[in-house]
Amino acid sequence: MSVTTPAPRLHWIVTTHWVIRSVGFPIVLLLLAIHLWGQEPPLWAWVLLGVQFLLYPHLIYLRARRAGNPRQAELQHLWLDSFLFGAWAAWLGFPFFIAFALFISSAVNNAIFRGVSGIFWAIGLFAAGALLGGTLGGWQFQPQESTVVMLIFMLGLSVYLLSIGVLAHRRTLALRKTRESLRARESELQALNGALSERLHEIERLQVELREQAIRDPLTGMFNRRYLQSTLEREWARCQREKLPLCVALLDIDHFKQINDRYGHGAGDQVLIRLAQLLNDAIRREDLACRYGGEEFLLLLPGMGADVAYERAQVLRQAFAALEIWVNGARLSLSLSVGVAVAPLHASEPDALIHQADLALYAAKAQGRNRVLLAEVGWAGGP
Ligand SMILES: Nc1nc2c(ncn2[C@@H]2O[C@H](COP(=O)(O)OP(=O)(O)OP(=O)(O)O)[C@@H](O)[C@H]2O)c(=O)[nH]1
Repeated sequence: MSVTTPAPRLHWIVTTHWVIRSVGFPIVLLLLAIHLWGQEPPLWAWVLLGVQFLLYPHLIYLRARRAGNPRQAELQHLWLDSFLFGAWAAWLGFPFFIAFALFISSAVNNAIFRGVSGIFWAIGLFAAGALLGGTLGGWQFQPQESTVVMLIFMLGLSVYLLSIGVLAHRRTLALRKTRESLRARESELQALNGALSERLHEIERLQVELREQAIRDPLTGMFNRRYLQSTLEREWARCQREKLPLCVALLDIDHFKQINDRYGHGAGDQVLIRLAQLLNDAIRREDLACRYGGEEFLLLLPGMGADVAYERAQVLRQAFAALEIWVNGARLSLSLSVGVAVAPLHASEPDALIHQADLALYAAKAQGRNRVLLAEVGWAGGP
């Protein structure tokens, strides 16, 4: 597959100069012909004049079109203009107005392109061209020209300079338009940027929300079992490092199924929510309360010894029993059982600690519920 490189964009100045030269040069030729009429110049001079003022504009236009850098090529053409105009001015014997018009038009073009340095280039090249023209054609000085030629040259020069003024004005308008549309695009981009960063914030917020949802129980808003797992490992390592006890209390609502069956699932949910509130209010900043299963909750209590944990669990049990939850005019009778285990007394690894608390909970249920039981050293799975 062949890859075609796009043709370089033709600079507007190339086309503009082509139009100006195509129109202006034949007029200059006509004026020179009037000027030379009667002086009987040699045939080769007419041929050269024809090439310069009729063919040359199109030849250099074609060259600029084909150039890798049309703008650069056009700059060289402006230099060539100055040089050739200098040569013609010298060959003609420096007729005052013609020479002046040839020089100033090429100097203006160079100035537009390159500023002050363009003017100096035009002077230098015009002088070099004049040197060549004078050397080849013989030095002569005939500044006089007919009034008609002078007037027509003045007119032509005025038209030329005025059209440059109009062109400059059009370019200014075009530039202003471009600037305005750029500004409009800029504010469009700014608005887009604003909308984009708003969306980004929204995505970030959703990400945070999703992360929260992944670690929270939707009903009670408590942390879930997944979150417990990572926290337990971390707290276990910390307590071991700092030689602190780590306590786990497993709480299970007694006969919760009956509440659901008797008063409906909504009532059961309400009980779960109230217990969650109770636990959240009771724990310290360093503790973790989470929903461990259906009606089962877990407290992770770093740095808390077995006795204190037992007392805390008793207080919670009583507080839960004292909760006033009314359904259809009847107050629910509530109680819960709690199993408590402490590391390193009851377990030598995180999972075993929960298992020991679970065994204690099971024993509390077996002994009639509504009580707190501490794990016993020597239970299966213990250290
Ligand atoms: N309302 C409600 N009920 C739930 C939820 N999750 C689990 N349960 C119910 O909790 C009940 C647990 O019943 P069981 O495991 O038999 O325990 P229990 O009735 O509390 O009996 P003991 O634990 O032995 O005292 C089941 O009926 C579950 O359907 C929940 O999110 N909302």
